[in-house]
Amino acid sequence: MEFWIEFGEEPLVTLRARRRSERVSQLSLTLQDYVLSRSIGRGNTSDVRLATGPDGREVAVKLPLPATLRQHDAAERFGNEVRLTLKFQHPHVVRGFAGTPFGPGAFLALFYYPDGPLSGRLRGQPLPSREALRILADIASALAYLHRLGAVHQDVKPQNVYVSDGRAALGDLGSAYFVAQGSKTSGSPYYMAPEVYHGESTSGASDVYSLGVMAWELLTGARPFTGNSYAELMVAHLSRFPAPLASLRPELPRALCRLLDRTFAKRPHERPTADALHRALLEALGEPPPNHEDTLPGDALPASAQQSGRHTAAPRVAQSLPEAPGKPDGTRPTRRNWNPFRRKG
Ligand SMILES: Nc1ncnc2c1ncn2[C@@H]1O[C@H](COP(=O)(O)OP(=O)(O)OP(=O)(O)O)[C@@H](O)[C@H]1O
Repeated sequence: MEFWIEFGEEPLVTLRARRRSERVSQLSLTLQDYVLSRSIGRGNTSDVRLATGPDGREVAVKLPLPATLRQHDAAERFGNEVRLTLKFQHPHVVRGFAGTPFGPGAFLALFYYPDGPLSGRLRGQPLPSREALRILADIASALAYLHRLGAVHQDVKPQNVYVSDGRAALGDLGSAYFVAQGSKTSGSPYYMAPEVYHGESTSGASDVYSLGVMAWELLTGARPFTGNSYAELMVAHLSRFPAPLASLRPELPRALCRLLDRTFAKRPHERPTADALHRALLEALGEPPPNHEDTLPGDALPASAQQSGRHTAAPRVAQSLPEAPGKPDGTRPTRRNWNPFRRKG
């Protein structure tokens, strides 16, 4: 049996029952070239289905919830995730295969991670050092890439990190944006930098702060800032510092611990860059420094990674925009009279 769900003029989704007796939840849905099966996760804005792609490969297909399509901001966020996921090509950014950013046929086909997000593996215990450093190096590499292209992720946290064969990738680009275009400030309270709590604009340094929070969590088994309410969390992020990492993980290289401690600087320009962190993490793993030529610029996407449907073009970006100017140790230059507790407007 086969029937169509029609949206406006064009039939976009085919519903095909495998057997007449199957319940609706067991129906297989075909969306463009993807045959969808069971749900593998649900977020605030989307349902994620396991699917089989045109080449027979298993993929994760993200479908906006009906409420997402009805709310302008949520629909824009989904469209943004589709555009940017297909734009960015990096070994440690979750790979997108195809998608439609807007409308009732909106979807995003992603590389499938059978173990789900990293957050599901954290049980209040530290990860083994090497495993944690490997994950952190991969995510620092993804951030260094985004920052070189002039983009900010805005939601770095273990819920948005996926691991396969010991290698990690950063997902959920719904809040990511190009600095040249501007965007709403956003983040997740346990991982948000002080400037985000202040409602100021974010930068690569805000991602570095979130990466530092995640690093502390992976290496110690606990979050560095806790609270029973948003207000308590805000006070913690704005005024406290966690214990020096070297006191909790003395086997780690001192220089790396000091750099990770500095990700908690309240002033964004005092934090190391993602690139400096990536280099220090690779050194701690005994690996050579990064070679930035191993990543494709966003404009050189293979034909297979194309989106369809209405979308806003992201700004063209240089192949290798420089990192924000910094000192040789990876610290950004200081701005005089910068007051971390100033609120805008
Ligand atoms: N590529 C993937 N591979 C495997 N599972 C995935 C993948 N992407 C998402 N999931 C699963 O789907 C869940 C929901 O995904 P995600 O958090 O990205 O949805 P979302 O609606 O964009 O989230 P939110 O709007 O709350 O940030 C994840 O927690 C995870 O369990």
